[in-house]
Amino acid sequence: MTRDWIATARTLSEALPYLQRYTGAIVVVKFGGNAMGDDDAMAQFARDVVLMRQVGVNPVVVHGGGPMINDLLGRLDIQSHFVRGKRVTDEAVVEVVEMVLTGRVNKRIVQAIMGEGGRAVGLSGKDDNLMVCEADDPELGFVGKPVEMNVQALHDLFAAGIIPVVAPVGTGRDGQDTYNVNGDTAAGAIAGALKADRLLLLTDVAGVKNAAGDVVTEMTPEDVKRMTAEGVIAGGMIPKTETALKAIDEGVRGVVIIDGRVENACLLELFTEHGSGSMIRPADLPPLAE
Ligand SMILES: Nc1ncnc2c1ncn2[C@@H]1O[C@H](COP(=O)(O)OP(=O)(O)O)[C@@H](O)[C@H]1O
Ligand SMILES: CC(=O)N[C@@H](CCC(=O)OP(=O)(O)O)C(=O)O
Repeated sequence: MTRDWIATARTLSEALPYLQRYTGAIVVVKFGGNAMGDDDAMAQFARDVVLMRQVGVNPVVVHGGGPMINDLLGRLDIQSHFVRGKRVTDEAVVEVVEMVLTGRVNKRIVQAIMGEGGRAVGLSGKDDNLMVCEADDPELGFVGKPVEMNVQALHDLFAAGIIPVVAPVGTGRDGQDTYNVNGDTAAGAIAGALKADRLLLLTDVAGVKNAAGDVVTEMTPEDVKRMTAEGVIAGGMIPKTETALKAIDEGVRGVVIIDGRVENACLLELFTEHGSGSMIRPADLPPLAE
């Protein structure tokens, strides 16, 4: 018991400078469908986000839900396939995508955060025109590319102490079309528009690995470009690092690719000296907004 208490006190005193450093910071967290797993994984994630809020961070959750979309499409016997990591989305598919993401998945996360003692409000890119899109590529149908972001509603929620939970569904400029946006892309666009202090992309590997298979803990955008040209960054990691580079161009201070399967992944990244995963940030930028 005593030993546990000493360990806790030591952990807290070590974490304190980091807790203070992040007061008022904006941290966007992308929570992918694969990371959601069972109710325990969901509750664990919700606890991390609630704790961030309690210590004065402004977290925004942007979620995915690819496996849940696959499940309902399968039950409705609607076919879909992916081209370059994005789901080809016709009218029937976009209807299901919106139902699953803004409905079941979004509300499950909101409920989990409420269940852990936080306050959460769910919204999609349609609410208050948060994410206005154009078609990304004619070949992909209703897949959206964010072209205009309106993040005032997120600032209003921060001021009220509420955690926004955003489904990656966009609106068209005409106020009619519905767009399916890749979750990483949506998280990057929201982080960019907020000029967030951190964008955390949770995935299923320990971070970005070099040619020897070791996780690279600190990288500049130039390192990412070089590793991509060399073919060391490949497959599913490419959309993540592309999102990271774009977000940094738009003013995000640091993007971290971390292992969402690790307990307290987000807290370890923000509140420990070494963080976790791979941090991508410009060499010349102060780590946090003053
Ligand atoms: N250099 C690299 N470092 C780490 N993972 C890499 C790298 N290059 C390719 N990958 C692959 O990218 C995958 C992560 O992308 P993906 O599976 O699409 O993630 P998620 O489902 O979390 O969105 C890893 O599981 C790994 O197979
Ligand atoms: C255009 C596109 O591909 N959209 C994704 C949106 C969900 C998503 O990104 O989910 P994960 O983060 O769980 O993969 C899709 O339809 O699956």
